[in-house]
Amino acid sequence: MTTELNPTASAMIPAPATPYQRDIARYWNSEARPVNLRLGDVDGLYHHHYGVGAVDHDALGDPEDSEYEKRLIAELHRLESAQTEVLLDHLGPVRADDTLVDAGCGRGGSMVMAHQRFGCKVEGVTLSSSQADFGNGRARELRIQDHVRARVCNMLDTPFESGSIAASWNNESSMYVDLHDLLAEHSRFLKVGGRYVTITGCWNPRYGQPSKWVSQINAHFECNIHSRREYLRAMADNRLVPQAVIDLTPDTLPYWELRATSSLVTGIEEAFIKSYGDGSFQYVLIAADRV
Ligand SMILES: C[S@@+](CC[C@H](N)C(=O)[O-])C[C@H]1O[C@@H](n2cnc3c(N)ncnc32)[C@H](O)[C@@H]1O
Ligand SMILES: CC(C)=CCC/C(C)=C/COP(=O)(O)OP(=O)(O)O
Ligand SMILES: [Mg+2]
Repeated sequence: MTTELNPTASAMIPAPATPYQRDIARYWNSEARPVNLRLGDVDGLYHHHYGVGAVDHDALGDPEDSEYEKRLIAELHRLESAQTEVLLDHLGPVRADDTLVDAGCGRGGSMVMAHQRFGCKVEGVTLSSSQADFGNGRARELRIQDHVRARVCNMLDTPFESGSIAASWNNESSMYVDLHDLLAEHSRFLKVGGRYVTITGCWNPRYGQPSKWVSQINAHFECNIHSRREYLRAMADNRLVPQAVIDLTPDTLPYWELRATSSLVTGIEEAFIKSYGDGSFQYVLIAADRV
């Protein structure tokens, strides 16, 4: 018999801490873009992040073929799941009796993958009750609700005990919060020796200031993209020592170029392709140890 961690996870919804957080909760509560739902329908892993890796042109086959669009969707989804695999590769050794935290967990695709890889518990927080319900529904369908739970909770103020968490991450969710506040909270609940990983888009200090494309991405998603320097400073200020800083920009471009040819375009593809191309924006993974 399995014991669900909390069957009414989103039944008692805390008030958003700020009007901005209320906007973000509303945004994700009403989000239902086909580019996310149709990709998730491929195998039941629902992501709200982008993809990495080379496109498998053999798998795509002939664009004139009637099944081509279906294969294109499967290929975009494969690249998005590959992105999660890269994040999980950087969590370090995780034991089945560890608990991990997914900060800004979306519909929970990364949480399911983490549990399937490590056998551990995964606690997710999101501002959106629809996302938490969706993620908990998927966990129940997969009969892993005793290990995977999403809650409506501000990632800057979580219920996790200090020093209790083996590893935690932000997968494309750190552009909604102040980085010093965010990394102070991860630093608080991580064990000494624990691992923090983020995959994020950040503006490049070498460009000078956020480019017009970066401003367009901010406006599109109502977020506030940080610079690469801000991540490293906020880590240094919060006992998080970077072990790897990987520029994933060349690895994510094939995803964007393929997505731009699909029927599921949302209009933001050009901003990503242009900003990655002119060097004003970078897709990075940073893994840091809590010391
Ligand atoms: C782009 S989605 C990423 C979802 C997920 N990490 C993934 O890879 O599929 C951004 C997520 O950040 C969450 N978020 C933004 N601000 C938050 C906050 N202050 N506390 C908790 N979650 C937050 C949103 O609710 C949403 O789930
Ligand atoms: C790298 C950056 C700047 C990310 C911003 C956060 C974000 C909205 C990620 C993707 O979500 P999604 O999967 O819901 O977006 P889309 O609908 O475009 O696929
Ligand atoms: Mg998406």
